Amino acid sequence: MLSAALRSAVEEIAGTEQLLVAMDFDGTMSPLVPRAEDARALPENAAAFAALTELPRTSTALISGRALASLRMAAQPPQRTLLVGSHGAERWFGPAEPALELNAEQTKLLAAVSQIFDRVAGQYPGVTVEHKPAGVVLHTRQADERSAERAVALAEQALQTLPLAPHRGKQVLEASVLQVDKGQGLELLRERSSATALLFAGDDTTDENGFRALRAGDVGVKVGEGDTAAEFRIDSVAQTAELLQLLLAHRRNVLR
Ligand SMILES: O=P(O)(O)OC[C@H]1O[C@H](O[C@H]2O[C@H](CO)[C@@H](O)[C@H](O)[C@H]2O)[C@H](O)[C@@H](O)[C@@H]1O
Repeated sequence: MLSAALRSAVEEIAGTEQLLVAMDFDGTMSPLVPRAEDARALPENAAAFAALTELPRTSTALISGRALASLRMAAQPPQRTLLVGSHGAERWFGPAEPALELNAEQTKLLAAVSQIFDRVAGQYPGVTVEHKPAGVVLHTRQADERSAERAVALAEQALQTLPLAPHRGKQVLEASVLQVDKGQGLELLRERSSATALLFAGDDTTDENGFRALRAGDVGVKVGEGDTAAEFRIDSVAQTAELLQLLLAHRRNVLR
């Protein structure tokens, strides 16, 4: 059950002139699973999100750490949904959107990080690497606890020689060659959709930049446990459906 305060905030934001519903994917729309390629939104989350996409004066967006191609594959979003991938480094706002391009220095740095992560993953069973256009992710969800800790520590140590700031997420260590975050991604989405208010939900440490970028009248919802700058919280990915369905019902009422 959503808290009374969140229900009331959802009712209020549903009345805004131009609404943006921006959702994180993994851990928010989709349960976390061992292999990133197997993640899918819960059907009830996807259905409520798709129904919001069809409404007038309403935009939907997915804002994810995933590469755009991987986000599209896993989320299979409605055609009109705006997409921000790689934590803000990649975006798709329409067919004219240029693809991300790295300069020579960034390309070299990406190759160096990839080499380090591949080498580390090769030493620990269950540790895998996800390569993205502007970053690399060391996944430890399928490794035992000791191997996971060692692999992350080894990779962090090796990365010290490189000019980047890796961060830990949910059983991942991630390094990007571009300094972008979900706060910047949300600002782009706000501008692009001409939103007068936005609802953003996310579960991971990188979503905190998004919560910090929210303004008066926006609604930020943290999914699950952990410190957060979000004003509201829901327990789990299953409750995301309750949140989106409530927003959908109020928005439909307002638009009648
Ligand atoms: O911003 P998000 O959409 O939440 O993306 C964050 C990372 O999500 C993916 O990793 C997470 O989900 C995987 C599948 O459930 C899980 O195996 C992993 O342990 C999680 O950390 C994705 O693979 C990363 O690239 C994203 O940065």
